[in-house]
Amino acid sequence: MRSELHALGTVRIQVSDIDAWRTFALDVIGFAEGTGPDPDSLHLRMDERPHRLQLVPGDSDKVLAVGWEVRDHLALRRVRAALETAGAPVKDLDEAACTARGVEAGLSCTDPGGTPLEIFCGPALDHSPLVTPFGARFVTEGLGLGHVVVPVHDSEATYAFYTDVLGFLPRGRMRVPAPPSAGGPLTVRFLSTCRRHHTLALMGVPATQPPGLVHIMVEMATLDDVGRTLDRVAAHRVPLSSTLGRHTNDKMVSFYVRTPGGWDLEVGCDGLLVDESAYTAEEITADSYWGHDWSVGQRS
Ligand SMILES: Cc1ccc(O)c(O)c1CC[C@@H]1C(=O)CC[C@]2(C)C(=O)CC[C@@H]12
Ligand SMILES: [Fe+2]
Repeated sequence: MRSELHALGTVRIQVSDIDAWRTFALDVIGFAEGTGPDPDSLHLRMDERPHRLQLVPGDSDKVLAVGWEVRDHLALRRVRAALETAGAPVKDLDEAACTARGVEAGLSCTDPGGTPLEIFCGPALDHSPLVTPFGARFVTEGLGLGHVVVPVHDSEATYAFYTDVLGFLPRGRMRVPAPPSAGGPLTVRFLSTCRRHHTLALMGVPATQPPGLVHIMVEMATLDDVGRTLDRVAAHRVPLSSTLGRHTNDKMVSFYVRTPGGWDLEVGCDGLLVDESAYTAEEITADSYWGHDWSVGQRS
């Protein structure tokens, strides 16, 4: 079983410091430079897509679109109907917008927390060999680019939107008694669209925090890929938000690094492939088996 949405397809983000992003993404993390229709944007390639991440230069740092992929135009039509039944405003991507995104068809809408979404089908592929700067390989096949964590104020409404309307599968939760960043208790809900344990997490935050991005996770093929990336992060003195550790729910070994946009990039490997026929939603009571020291982020 999977939801109508298959995976996190693309993320488009406005960034205020595109030069810092170029160094961070290409020289430190080791994405391949990809292609796209906007010559001013930085496109990051991870697989047979022309790009998975598009960084658009602008005057502030904000998410422009979280892109979810459906199987085909028939699935897109069903998702569109579900959104309309729920009373969510939906806009079809016109031909120019589809061409710009390199997709066959798509729509845009906004989740109840204010995060802009695009749902699309039929991405055009780039069959040229993928050459990443340090030889790292990314795990995306059937699982999408990774996961995204967004802050939510009204977590019940947003959770209902993703589960009831878009058909995301709940993949458990965690209650954080006293997070390092926020003042009070918060709940993180994990959701997915495929065998990746979570492709989305909703993090309840105080209402003072504007919509934004907590982190994006990308998965590399091996622990050596992750370890070498961690070495480059240290060599470039890029601040870590959390040390290496293994999560209790998706079993991923990862670290978190501060991007030039102010949010974190989680780089991991060894993520669990959920067997949906045996899975039941659970509450984790610790974020990690070992590691993931978030106090490292407070120090720099
Ligand atoms: C707990 C967990 C499981 C799998 C993940 O991919 C993952 O990112 C997390 C951590 C989520 C969350 C976070 O990103 C911000 C800081 C948080 C709230 C913590 O302080 C512990 C859990 C952290
Ligand atoms: Fe994560």
